[in-house]
Amino acid sequence: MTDYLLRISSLSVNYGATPALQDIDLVVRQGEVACVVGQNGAGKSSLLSAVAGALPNQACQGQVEYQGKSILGRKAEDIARMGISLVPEGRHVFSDMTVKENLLIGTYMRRDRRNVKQEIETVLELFPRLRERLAFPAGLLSGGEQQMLVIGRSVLTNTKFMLIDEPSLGLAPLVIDNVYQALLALRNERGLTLLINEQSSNRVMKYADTIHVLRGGRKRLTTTVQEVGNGETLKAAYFGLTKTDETAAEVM
Ligand SMILES: Nc1ncnc2c1ncn2[C@@H]1O[C@H](COP(=O)(O)OP(=O)(O)OP(=O)(O)O)[C@@H](O)[C@H]1O
Repeated sequence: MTDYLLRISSLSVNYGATPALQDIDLVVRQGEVACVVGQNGAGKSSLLSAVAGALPNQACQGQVEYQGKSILGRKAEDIARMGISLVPEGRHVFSDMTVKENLLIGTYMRRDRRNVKQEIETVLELFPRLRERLAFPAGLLSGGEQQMLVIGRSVLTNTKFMLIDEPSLGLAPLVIDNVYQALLALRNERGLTLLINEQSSNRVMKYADTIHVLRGGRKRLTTTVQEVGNGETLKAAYFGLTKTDETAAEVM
């Protein structure tokens, strides 16, 4: 019995002739905050999409196991029912619907209808800004508030494992800290496991337990916050600059 919640082995993603990910091995442990960092086009979104079942089957090769069960090739809705939720990049709110209606959408798949009211209350405690704006059209929220809304909606699906694509994108540093504090509270208080994509490796060093670096569709490094030190090895893997990164030469 392992404590791995997710195990990815030899995963490759190809969009027709375009390779996006090659031969990725990666594990995520129950209850950890794991971050995937990399520059534009490194393959971060493709990784989350493959796990969530959001890519065509023919694009993906390899294995993805969640709680010991093979999930690669399953339908996105089946994967969602297993407790995996994807918060895609770009904060997809329903602009003309109110904040409350947006939150309710997150609850539709739940079987435990009795807990919905309490669960919405939990989300509003986590994000007090949303409580103040419950009757507002979601399209009028700030970027940070919209990010809180999509995370809150995802919590309401009864997720156990949240995949979040670039939650910091376009947000001010203080707002980013608020969002991450809420994510850490979700991990600490509800035992959620988080796999988060970010472009900035500096930021994730503050919050992540484990950091995976992608570059050019390949995983270049896995490190922990204890091992990362001054971040030089991480930067080298991210940019592909030193001899210690054995595959750097392939992509430079
Ligand atoms: N639907 C698609 N069709 C063709 N190529 C794609 C598609 N989606 C992504 N790609 C390509 O796959 C590679 C990886 O893209 P991906 O979006 O996974 O990277 P990323 O690290 O998330 O980048 P970003 O930070 O810019 O979102 C890139 O070269 C991209 O152009």
